[in-house]
Amino acid sequence: MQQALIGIIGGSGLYHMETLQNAKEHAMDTPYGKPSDVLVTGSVHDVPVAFLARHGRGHRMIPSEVPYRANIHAMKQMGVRYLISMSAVGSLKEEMKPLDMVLPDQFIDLTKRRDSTFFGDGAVAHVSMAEPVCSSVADALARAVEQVSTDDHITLHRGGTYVCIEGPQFSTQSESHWYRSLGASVVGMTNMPEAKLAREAQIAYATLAMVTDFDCWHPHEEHVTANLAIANLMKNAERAQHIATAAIRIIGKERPASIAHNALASSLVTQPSDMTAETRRRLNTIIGAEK
Ligand SMILES: CSC[C@H]1O[C@H](OP(=O)(O)O)[C@H](O)[C@@H]1O
Ligand SMILES: Nc1ncnc2[nH]cnc12
Repeated sequence: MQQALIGIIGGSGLYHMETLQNAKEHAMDTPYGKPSDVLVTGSVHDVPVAFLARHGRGHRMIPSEVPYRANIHAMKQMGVRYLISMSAVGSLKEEMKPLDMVLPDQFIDLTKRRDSTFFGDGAVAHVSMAEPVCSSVADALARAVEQVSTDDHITLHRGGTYVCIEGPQFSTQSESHWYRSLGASVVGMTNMPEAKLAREAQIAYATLAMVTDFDCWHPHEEHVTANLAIANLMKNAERAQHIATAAIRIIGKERPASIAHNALASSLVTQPSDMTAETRRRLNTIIGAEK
């Protein structure tokens, strides 16, 4: 049974969803271990939603420790078809200022030690990541920002490239200048492999990125520290809740089609009949191999 249509992954500073009605906690397990924390299901504007704190409530996991596969698998088990990620990011562009919001449409993955696929062990798939973000979910977020912005002006930047680093250390100045030379817009530590795994699970994914700092490239601005990033994020936390709530209403009503929903149709190389029974069992939630 579908328990949630929309998933929300709350990043730094976003450990609860305040507008969730009839909230119920689920301690879940997956073939890839346990998610970062309980999934909290409930409804927002009568739309079934599942919320997960990416770093766990209390922020206990560094980005490399976040169990990305278990998190996406748990969302898939809940029936989630649309996933909104909320993330703190450093700005790599003069015009993207702290407290601004960005809807990235591309990623550069510089992570080094994370499990980034559900496949392997006798099952091969190569999903396309050419367009890693679902434009319909990003569009719903943009409209939600517009609605919330009527009382409280928010500067939103549509499109941009999010560079994902391994962390947990912030970047060196040379690295920060290098990301800028690549044309990237923002830097963070968590959206990869999350976006890749969401695509493999055929879940439409988009990120609302909240700028907290100028990383360390800017000649006149303070270099990022965790305290600076969290202080700026807390200023945006309430807005983020309102935006997520408005986006849920839009997506719940429109239920847009997404290229993500059919991502495996042209990507699965190994036929389920050529997989071992154990691999089929492990992948069942992702590919429906036992149907
Ligand atoms: C506390 S600032 C650094 C931290 O914040 C971002 O996480 P998230 O995307 O979950 O908001 C960044 O990637 C780092 O993990
Ligand atoms: N400058 C930065 N680098 C990486 N992750 C971040 N999250 C917030 N600011 C960041």
